[in-house]
Amino acid sequence: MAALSNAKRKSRQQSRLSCKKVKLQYASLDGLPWKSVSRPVETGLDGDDGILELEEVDDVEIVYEETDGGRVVKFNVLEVPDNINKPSSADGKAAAGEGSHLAPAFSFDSATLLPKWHTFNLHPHLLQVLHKQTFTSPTPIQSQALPFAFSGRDIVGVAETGSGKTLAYGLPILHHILAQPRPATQKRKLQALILAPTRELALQVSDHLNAFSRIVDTTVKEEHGEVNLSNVKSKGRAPASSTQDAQGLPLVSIAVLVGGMSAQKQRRLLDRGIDVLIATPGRLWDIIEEDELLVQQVRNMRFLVLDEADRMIEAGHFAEMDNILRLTVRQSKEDEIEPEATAQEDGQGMSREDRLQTFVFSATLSKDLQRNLKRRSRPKVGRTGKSKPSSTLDDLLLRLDFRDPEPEVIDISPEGGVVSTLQESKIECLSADKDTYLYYFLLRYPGRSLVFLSAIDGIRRLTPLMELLNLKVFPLHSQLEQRQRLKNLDRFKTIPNAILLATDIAARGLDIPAVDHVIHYQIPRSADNFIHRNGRTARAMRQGFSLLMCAPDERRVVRALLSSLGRHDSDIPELPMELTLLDNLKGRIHLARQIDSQQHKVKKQNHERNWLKETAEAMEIEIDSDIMSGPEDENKPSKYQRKRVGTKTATLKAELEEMLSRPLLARGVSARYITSGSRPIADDIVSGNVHQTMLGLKQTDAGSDVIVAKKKRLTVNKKENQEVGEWAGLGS
Ligand SMILES: Nc1ncnc2c1ncn2[C@@H]1O[C@H](COP(=O)(O)OP(=O)(O)OP(=O)(O)O)[C@@H](O)[C@H]1O
Repeated sequence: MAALSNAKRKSRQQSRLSCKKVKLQYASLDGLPWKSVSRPVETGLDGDDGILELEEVDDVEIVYEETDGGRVVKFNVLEVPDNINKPSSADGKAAAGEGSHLAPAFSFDSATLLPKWHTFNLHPHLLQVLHKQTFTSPTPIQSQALPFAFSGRDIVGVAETGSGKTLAYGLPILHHILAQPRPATQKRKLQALILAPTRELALQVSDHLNAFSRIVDTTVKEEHGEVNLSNVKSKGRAPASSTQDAQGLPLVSIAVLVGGMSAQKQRRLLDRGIDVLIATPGRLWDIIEEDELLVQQVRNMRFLVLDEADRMIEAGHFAEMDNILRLTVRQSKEDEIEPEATAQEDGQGMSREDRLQTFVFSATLSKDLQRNLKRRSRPKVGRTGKSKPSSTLDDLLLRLDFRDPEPEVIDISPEGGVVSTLQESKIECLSADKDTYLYYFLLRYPGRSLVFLSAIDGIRRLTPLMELLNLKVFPLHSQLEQRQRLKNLDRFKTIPNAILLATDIAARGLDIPAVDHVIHYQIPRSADNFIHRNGRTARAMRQGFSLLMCAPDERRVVRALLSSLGRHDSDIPELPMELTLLDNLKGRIHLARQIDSQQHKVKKQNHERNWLKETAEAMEIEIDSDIMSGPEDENKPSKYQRKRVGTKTATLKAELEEMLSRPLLARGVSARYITSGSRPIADDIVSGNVHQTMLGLKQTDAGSDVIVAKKKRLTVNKKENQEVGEWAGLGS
């Protein structure tokens, strides 16, 4: 969305117009030098107004010209003398891609402040951001990938979900860009293309890298007092002169191209010149088809990244991906790297510093595919770059034209795909009871929970139900508008104990801080999806919990899924439950369903009435008031019937409210006599360790409960075995 500057700015601008001369004239708004307006971080992608992005334009004069065809509007871009046009740092919201980022040198003493990053000789600016973000040491995938990336190698990286893969490829790219000496006036040239399978993931990668592209406040509080990072001796690898921008402009300009946002605006961003482009293949191909300049830039760029490479195929991007990858393939046979090509030079006589580097990252790439990706297994690409299209991941990835004779494969994914900080568990129940069990879990273990369903219908059914039960639920699926998707995601991120009901569009890559629980309400379609869904929790070495809800008819699929990961279904322990509470919860769910169905009826009736009214208005027909208010037709509800439905709904709602206000009592607990009964709760109340809604249960986390239950079971089994042994002994 575009907007002119605010009123205050306008009046200031007007007073300056007289000092300016016309530089260029445009007949449409599109050609104008629009600049992004940065939005406060706390509004996230959402913004109260639902606006995704804002742009403004300065120093433009609107003129009207009388022509034969009538009055036309034109826009004069004004040239402003230097001393007038300097924005104050307070409103220095210039666009990405605007030059002028030469500024004072700065440095960073990584040996002292970030010793674990020191060996990588990262650009001082990146070190500053790492320090600011308290990323004190690289994650294992970062430690392993960075040296290869810096020595110009192509990389296939496979590491568990949430292990920091974005920076494993992002830091080398940003370092390269920051280290280039660049005149302030030079338009930026595309250096890197990052392809991501979904819009959310693309936007997230952009957020992540953007945090590294802006100047940070260089005065950081240290344990031993304040340290001004600008004044410490440089230990970084790069020339420290080309990076600082006194006006807060991004040092690296990053643009995102995704569907659901204005293509026109995205084109304008590209025209301004960008360093890094993050895109979903569909939208990128739409734009690239009409933009020869972008084609050239993609052909000549320095880095290509496929993030969540395997998901691109699932997301139905095969054709577009194929087309885009063709642009990065060397065209002539002579250009093919022969195995004996030296390590320092490729077939085009390009040094490692200039040629395309390719990074393929995912949490799930089969071992076979990793092996095949090595140079020798790849088919030669012909002069036309065309070969018979296929539709498998292997085929697509095998078309990548790695310049490296043997790309480095780094696979540090855990056995069976289970992250060490993840505690898994399962509930076996009938499909019809899943709502009750889910409700139990959400009440028993409040936290940020991501519930995966396989179909949108299920989400549409569950959302109002959970809302009626006073839970903070938000849906996320492909049939929601992009703006709504981002809004819901943002609410999920910011509201404590929020619940996201999502399809697998949320399964990959999304880095939502502190997701406590992932719940597989329905079984994932593939083992990879299972790993990626689980990967939304237990990220960056935090603890996480996953719950698999398995109906009898799903057991076979679960077994097959786990066995493809080299696991057994008995590996996943059952969640211990206070079964006596379930009846009460069932009652609540039953009532909520009744209310929902009544509300649905009313909505449907209103919809029909409105439809009738609107159609009649459109046809300029008057409808008889009898038709609008009463029924001769028995299918149409009368005013009386509607009222009756309304009253019934209100009664049911009151009943539910009353039910929700009553505490849930675990077996043996008396709310009246807290010191008696088989489960006195007085001590827990005094110690403050009492569950808020389920009296008699302690406030614990799901992971600890599963571990305790597992230990108990082991002890019981041991005892039973002993008894059997003794019994056998007596018998013999
Ligand atoms: N060196 C580090 N130290 C601490 N936290 C880090 C470090 N590197 C990255 N992170 C944080 O870890 C989280 C996960 O990173 P990232 O999204 O890159 O993981 P990923 O491996 O791409 O996960 P997925 O496979 O699910 O996409 C992010 O919040 C990121 O900010």
